[in-house]
Amino acid sequence: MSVRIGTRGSLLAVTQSQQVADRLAAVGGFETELVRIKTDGDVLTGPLSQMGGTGVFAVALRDALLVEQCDVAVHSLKDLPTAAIPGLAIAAVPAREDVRDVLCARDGLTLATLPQGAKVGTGSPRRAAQLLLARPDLAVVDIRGNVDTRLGRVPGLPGNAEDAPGDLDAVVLAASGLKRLSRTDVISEYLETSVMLPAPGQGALAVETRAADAPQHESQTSSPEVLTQALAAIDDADSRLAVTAERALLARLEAGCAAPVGAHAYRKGSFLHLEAVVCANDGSRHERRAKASDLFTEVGATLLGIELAEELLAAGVADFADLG
Ligand SMILES: NCc1[nH]cc(CCC(=O)O)c1CC(=O)O
Repeated sequence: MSVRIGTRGSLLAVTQSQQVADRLAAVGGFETELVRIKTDGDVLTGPLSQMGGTGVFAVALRDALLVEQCDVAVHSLKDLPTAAIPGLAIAAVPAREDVRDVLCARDGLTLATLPQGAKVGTGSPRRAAQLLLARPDLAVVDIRGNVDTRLGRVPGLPGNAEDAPGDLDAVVLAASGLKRLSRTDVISEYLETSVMLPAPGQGALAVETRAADAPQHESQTSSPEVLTQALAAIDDADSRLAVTAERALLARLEAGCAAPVGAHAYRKGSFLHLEAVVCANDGSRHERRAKASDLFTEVGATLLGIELAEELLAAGVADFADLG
C-alpha cells in the first residue's frame, strides 16, 4: 500500500509534509508519496488579506482529498479555516513546533534596538498591530511571498546575496517555519508571547483525511487499519487541545486567519491556559485576556476558547477591531 500525501508546493510546505510522511511511514510501515497541489494562495499575487481572506491555501488541498487525489493532506494549522467540512476530519495534530514569531533584522537588531521609524515587513495585521503596540514609531510595510522572498528584502541576512539591495530593516516570520527549514541563522530575536501572541494554530500542523479514515473512538472505520493507526500514533494530545482552544476562540469571535487576533494555549500541570489579544489594526487599541481551565478534554478546550472570546466581546473588541 502507498499513502498519497497532498501538499502545497512551496519549499516550506513540501518540507513539513515530507516530515509528516516520514513519521507516518515509520509508525505505519507503509510507503508514502507526496502529491503537489497548486492552491490559489500560491497563484494569485495580491495582498493576502484581500484575497478572499481565509482558506485560500486550504481549499485546493481539501478538494484533492474529497476527489481522492490524495489520502492525507498536510496543512499549516494557522491557515486552516475553523469551519468543519462534511466528510473531512483532522486526524492528527503532531507535536507542535515553537509557537513564537521572530524578528529577522539587519545587523542583529532587535525590537528594542531597531532605529526610530525603522521599516518592518509583514503581511499579517496581527503582527503589524502587535509590532505597533510595542513600537508605535515603526513603519510597517505590507509584504507577502514565500519565506525566501521575504528574507530577501532585508540586506545582509545569512543566505542573501552579499550585494542584494534590501529595502527593509527587518521582517517578522514564524519560528516554526524557519526551524523546519533549518534557517534559524536569520533570526535576530525570538519575540516572546508576552510581546507578540502568535496566530491561533501557529507552529502546529493539521493532518486531514476523509472522515472514514480518521481514528474514531467508537465506530468501525472503512479505511486500511494501518493508516488509521498510524494517524492516531502521530497525534499529540497536548498540541491538539491547545489548538482546539485557540481555534474555538477564533471561531467565536467570527474572525478569520488574517484578523488581528493572537492566541496561545498551553498545558501547565493539569490546567489548560489560554491567552488572547485582539487589536485595532493600527495598534491604537487592544484587549488582552487570559483564562485557565482544569477540564483537560476536547470539550473543556472548546469551552475555554468560547468563554475567553465572550469576555473579549463583552469588553467591546468588535467596536475597534476588524474581525471580518
Ligand atoms: N501564512 C503563511 C504561513 N503559514 C504557515 C507558516 C509557517 C508557520 C507555522 O507553521 O505556523 C507560514 C509562514 C510564516 O508565518 O512565517
